[in-house]
Amino acid sequence: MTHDALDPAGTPVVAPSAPTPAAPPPTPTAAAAVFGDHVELAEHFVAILSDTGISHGLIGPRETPRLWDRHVLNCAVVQEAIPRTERTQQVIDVGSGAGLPGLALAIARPDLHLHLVEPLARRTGWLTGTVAQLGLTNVTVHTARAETMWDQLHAPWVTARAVSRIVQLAEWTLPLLEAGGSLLALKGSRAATELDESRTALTRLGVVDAGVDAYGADLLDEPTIVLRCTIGDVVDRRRFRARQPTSAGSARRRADRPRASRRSGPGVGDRPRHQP
Ligand SMILES: C[S@@+](CC[C@H](N)C(=O)[O-])C[C@H]1O[C@@H](n2cnc3c(N)ncnc32)[C@H](O)[C@@H]1O
Repeated sequence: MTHDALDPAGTPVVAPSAPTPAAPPPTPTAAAAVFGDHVELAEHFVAILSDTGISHGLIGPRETPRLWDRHVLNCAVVQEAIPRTERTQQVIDVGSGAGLPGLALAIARPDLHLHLVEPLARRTGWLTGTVAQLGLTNVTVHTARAETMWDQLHAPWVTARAVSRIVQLAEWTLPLLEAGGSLLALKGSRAATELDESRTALTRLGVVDAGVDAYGADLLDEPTIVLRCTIGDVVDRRRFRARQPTSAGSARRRADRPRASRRSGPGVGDRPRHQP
């Protein structure tokens, strides 16, 4: 605690202090099975999460004992959804926050390249520092909202945890997918119900196959539930663009921009394969 000043009565005023980081939790046996040769790097990540992850407010202080099972392992087991190939595959993790699932996947799978897309600069500052501390060379951090990256970033896989409900998430992220690519949304036990309620809207957005899969059932007390949305060869990006300015937030952002920098209609660099 810090005493920054005295109040009018001369009593020291106690400044609100950041939550005190706790010691990292012990490494569970499942960590070796999930991270293989990279388990020490995963331990380093958990140590950073329990230290600056908490003091910077990216993780709640009460999460420390559950950093492995509820967060890092829960995210890393989703690697099973992404088959290994001879070439480096790009993965876009939207709304990475404290690097979940993005950094957990980057540590478990050096054969992938993770793009962490997170709009809050305070969070991407922390992510950039964490990537450097871990010495990861397969991660790029982008300070941006997903829907502003449609012309810049494309990948066969998009991941997201705790960012939004599936239809909104699909509206933000499906234009980031290459033809035939999949959005992997880490969800809780209501995933199947959410999918049932959203099927029609998802089909309208270009999803040709969707399902709910469980990962890590043999390793974790609770498997990770993933709602997967796979797109076809063609996604009509004009349909997504038509939706963009309708939200109050993006309309406000457009209004805030100088007139000369506003863009109307489809942007430069649209990728033809997403057009009909
Ligand atoms: C509840 S946090 C989840 C963070 C992390 N994925 C996790 O599971 O711990 C949601 C994150 O999504 C980010 N976010 C919200 N809307 C977004 C958008 N349109 N594009 C990218 N990120 C977004 C927020 O800034 C926030 O960091």
